[in-house]
Amino acid sequence: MHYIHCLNNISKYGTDLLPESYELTDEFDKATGILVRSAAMHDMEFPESLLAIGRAGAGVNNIPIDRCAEEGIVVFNTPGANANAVKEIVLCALLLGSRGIVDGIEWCRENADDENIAKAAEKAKKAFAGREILGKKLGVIGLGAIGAEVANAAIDLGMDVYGYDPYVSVGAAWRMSSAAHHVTNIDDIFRECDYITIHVPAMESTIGMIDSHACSLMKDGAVFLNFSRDTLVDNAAMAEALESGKVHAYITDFAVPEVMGMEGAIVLPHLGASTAEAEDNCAMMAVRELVDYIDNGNIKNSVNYPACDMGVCPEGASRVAVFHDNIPNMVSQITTAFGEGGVNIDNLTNKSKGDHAYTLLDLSQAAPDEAIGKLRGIEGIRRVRVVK
Ligand SMILES: NC(=O)c1ccc[n+]([C@@H]2O[C@H](COP(=O)([O-])OP(=O)(O)OC[C@H]3O[C@@H](n4cnc5c(N)ncnc54)[C@H](O)[C@@H]3O)[C@@H](O)[C@H]2O)c1
Ligand SMILES: O=C(O)[C@H](O)COP(=O)(O)O
Repeated sequence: MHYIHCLNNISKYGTDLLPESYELTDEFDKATGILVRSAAMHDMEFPESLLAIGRAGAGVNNIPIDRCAEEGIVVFNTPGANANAVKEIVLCALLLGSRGIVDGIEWCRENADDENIAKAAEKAKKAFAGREILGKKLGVIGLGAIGAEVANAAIDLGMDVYGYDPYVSVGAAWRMSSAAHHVTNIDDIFRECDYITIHVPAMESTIGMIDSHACSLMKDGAVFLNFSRDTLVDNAAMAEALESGKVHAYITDFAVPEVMGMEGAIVLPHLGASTAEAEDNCAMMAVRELVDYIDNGNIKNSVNYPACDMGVCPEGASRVAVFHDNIPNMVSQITTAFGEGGVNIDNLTNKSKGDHAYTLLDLSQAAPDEAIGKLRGIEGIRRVRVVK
């Protein structure tokens, strides 16, 4: 039996896909797999039983992915599964940043008891007038699953779109409309665009990238949208830019104390991926990834180990997964351990991602304990798992 522990609310559409040999458990310490959304995992110690973590969503900054790699724990996310939900809310945010919608709604609420509200509204509305997005310049920083969809939708709405992403994947580039302008210097996005939206992961190289320098380059009255992570924006710099009028509106999906009092900030409670459809999609993808890994050792959409697919392990054979450092002489030591035990290797895949590597082997017979013990003693091998 494999035990799956959910650290957050995970859609039943996902957990219903767990095969009969799986059980949901409340006990963290006996988990084979963990399903998580935004729960903070950096301070957690993981039980030895834990093989994999499935992040039902995109961002993995809540998970210690390097420590997991060192412990041979595969971390998956669900690329693109919530991209449409975020695209839709970003379109909404573009309009919230353009028209006095939030203040207008507030005015109506405040005047709800006024019997003459209809007449008063006609007088009041000029305070909430705005501008249209048609023909305006939108800068998209990060052209992955979400950024590419936002860019395409904004083009469809008549915006002039500028995209910046030095590491854009071939797949995302293919999905982008050819009407988007390719920008190679991020400062050009800050200088030229009326609206800027950021869609990059929070990591060492991106945290604080919207700083006072970036704000100083922005056009007067720019609108900045952050549906990625709060830490990408230097709050003090943004507060100053809002106060001076440099930035007209800061629309953020992250309700942290520093933005709550900011004049000109529109704050949402992390709603980007919170649609039923996105939650179902993410949960289903995360469960499928987890089950294929636990049952077959196959890896798809991992953020800390390479992709590897050897299909279902053939009848009569056995399958062994070896997690090791990406250094010379590992594959030969692994094959020698089996060869010396008189075990034939039917199939082998070796893949690497950064400092970490993964070797998956199909053997003609059950893996002998002696060979497995030998492997566990080799320097640079992090984990050996007899899958079947
Ligand atoms: N508000 C929400 O509910 C919500 C929902 C989903 C995702 N997110 C956030 O949005 C982020 C992006 O999601 P995604 O699905 O598009 O991820 P993705 O991995 O498909 O795309 C991220 C893109 O950022 C690019 N990138 C990385 N560093 C960059 C840099 N310095 N400058 C420009 N581009 C850079 C990458 O090349 C990649 O194309 C997630 O990491 C997550 O933090 C938030
Ligand atoms: O990175 C993501 O996918 C989003 O921020 C969604 O987070 P959530 O699953 O906690 O809503």
